Amino acid sequence: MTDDPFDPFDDALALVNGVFGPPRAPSGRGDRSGEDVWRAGPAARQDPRGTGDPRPQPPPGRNRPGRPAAAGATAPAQRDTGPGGPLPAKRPSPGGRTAPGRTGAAPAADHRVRRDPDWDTARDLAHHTFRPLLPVPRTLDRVLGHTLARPLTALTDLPAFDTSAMDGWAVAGPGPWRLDEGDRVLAGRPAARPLTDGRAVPIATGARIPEGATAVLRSEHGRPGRGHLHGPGPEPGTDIRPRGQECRTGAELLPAGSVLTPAALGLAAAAGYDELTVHPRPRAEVLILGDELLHRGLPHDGRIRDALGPMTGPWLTSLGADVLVTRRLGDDAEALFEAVATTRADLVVTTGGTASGPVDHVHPTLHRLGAELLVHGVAVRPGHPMLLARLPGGVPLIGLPGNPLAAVSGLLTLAAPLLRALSGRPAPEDRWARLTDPPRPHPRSTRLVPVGILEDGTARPLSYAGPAMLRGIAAASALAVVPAGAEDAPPGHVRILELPRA
Ligand SMILES: Nc1nc2c(c(=O)[nH]1)N[C@H]1C(S)=C(S)[C@@H](COP(=O)(O)OP(=O)(O)OC[C@H]3O[C@@H](n4cnc5c(N)ncnc54)[C@H](O)[C@@H]3O)O[C@H]1N2
Ligand code: MOO
Repeated sequence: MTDDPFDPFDDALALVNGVFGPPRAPSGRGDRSGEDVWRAGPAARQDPRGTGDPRPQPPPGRNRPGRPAAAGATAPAQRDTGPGGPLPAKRPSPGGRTAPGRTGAAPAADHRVRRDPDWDTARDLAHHTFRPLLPVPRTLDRVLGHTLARPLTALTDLPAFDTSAMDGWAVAGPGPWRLDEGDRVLAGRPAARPLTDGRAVPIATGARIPEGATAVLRSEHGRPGRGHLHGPGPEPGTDIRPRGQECRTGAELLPAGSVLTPAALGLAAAAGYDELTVHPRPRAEVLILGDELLHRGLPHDGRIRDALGPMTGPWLTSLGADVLVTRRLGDDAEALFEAVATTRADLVVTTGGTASGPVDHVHPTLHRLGAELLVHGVAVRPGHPMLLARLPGGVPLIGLPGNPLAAVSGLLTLAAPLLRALSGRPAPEDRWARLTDPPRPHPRSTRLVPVGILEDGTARPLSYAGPAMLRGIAAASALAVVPAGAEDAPPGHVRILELPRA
């Protein structure tokens, strides 16, 4: 990594759109849709209705979560909260087990913990081990940033009828035309009387073309007077948007897995939808660990400012999560245990405490909870001690290392693919760039290096990229993925991970 503070490339930073290859699936910022799915507290783990299903039953008035569905599947959808009252009170279970959630882990063929898998394997595990959150139907005003669980197919032809593209006159045949001034056709009105050859009628943009009309003459091209309209005869079809020009009923407009952007909401409305079936944005809880952390003012007496609290939530938001809360727990093992055991999030993210120091409580807490450790360290620098676990009940937990750039590495290595999985989105496509100045590869680990993207599309490694630093990444537009390898084979073209923007 270029830790050299005199690195001449440090300030030469430019971003060019499109340097990362073909455009990505659209991304959107999320709304806060609130608590939409009932989650049981651990105390509700019995089978009060005698259904034989050990999963908790919802209180009266709430619909019960179904089983997790495979990506794109059309499992029975959950309803949003009805008038069912507040969520069950949050309390730790005697056994410290987390409640089953609206997410679930796919039946893993291999339950062994992966110790230090290579970087691609770790990302793959994060994407493939967990299933999407259950699809829910939601009205259009509540789905921004959520993911389509089913393809968006047109419920109507678009346009639904032949439409005037301009203000002017609908004309039938060549001019001049007899003008029926009284019969003007406005948008949103029922069909006008049919036009016979040689006649014209005033028409507005968006209005239905009368039967018999052959073209629209724009208002600036026609001269009306004495009951007649004069002007150049437009080619047949001019300024008419024919029915079905954009799509026919049943055409697929967006595939399942698309993130609902503002434009997608508009398209869905135009295509006739009142509500959509979506994988909701996963709800995340962030737990910041470390007694040394200050939350205001200057560092003093060996204490430092918490850099991960302000960063992790927004980063998760930009990766597609709804962050319920960021909690600062110090190095209190009991507080960590209780927070994890009682979480109501779909994903728990901790920062710090992943290593084996005297107050590194993440691993012991997972052990005490009976969590399944899926990834224990990743062969990546920085970020090596990151971890991924499945809590009892199926909720995933990501442990980010405390060194700030190492935490960023964990966000992009584990949280990004995992959030895509929970949202029913495919793994991200690879993007590539050429490095101006290839950093030395690590012999056994992938290196993630903050880079600026120059105008010609090349990527330039930035300074101040040590594991404990944020200066480089804050100025970067991407992280370059430098594969492990021998020093005599410096990477030229490398994969690039785009960083979220504000
Ligand atoms: N004996 C070993 N020690 C360490 C190893 C190792 O392999 N063997 N790995 C090192 C690496 S690599 C990393 S990364 C860190 C990870 O440690 P933890 O996840 O346990 O994190 P902490 O010990 O709590 O903190 C590490 C470092 O980061 C600072 N920190 C923590 N949280 C924040 C925050 N919210 N904002 C700013 N800075 C934070 C903390 O003060 C420490 O300086 O372990 C190495 N050790
Ligand atoms: O891998 Mo640690 O994450 O370098 O500081």
